[in-house]
Amino acid sequence: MNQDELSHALSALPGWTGSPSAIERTVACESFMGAIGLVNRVAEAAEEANHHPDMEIRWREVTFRLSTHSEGGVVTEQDLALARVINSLAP
Ligand SMILES: C[C@H](O)[C@H](O)[C@H]1CNC2=NC(N)=NC(=O)C2=N1
Repeated sequence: MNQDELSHALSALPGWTGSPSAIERTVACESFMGAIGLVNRVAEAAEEANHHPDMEIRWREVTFRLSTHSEGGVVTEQDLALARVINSLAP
């Protein structure tokens, strides 16, 4: 996916930024346990999709980073699809 295609996709993904190599979003949750709950919901969805984000937890904030490793670390439709799911699960 080139930059133009990515920019178009990101315009429909509130909160997400990135480049053709990876996209990311940081979600601020109400509490640390709220962040853990979000991570668990995303983990379930990732298992379901067999596509897994990097997840970094910093107190109440969780940063999700998506890239398709099997394609050499580029953003694919699988990443965009999971980003949409994460947006549906985020508070
Ligand atoms: C064998 C297994 O299906 C693959 O390794 C899946 C697992 N989850 C994955 N997640 C991500 N982000 N990229 C992949 O290429 C990927 N591949």
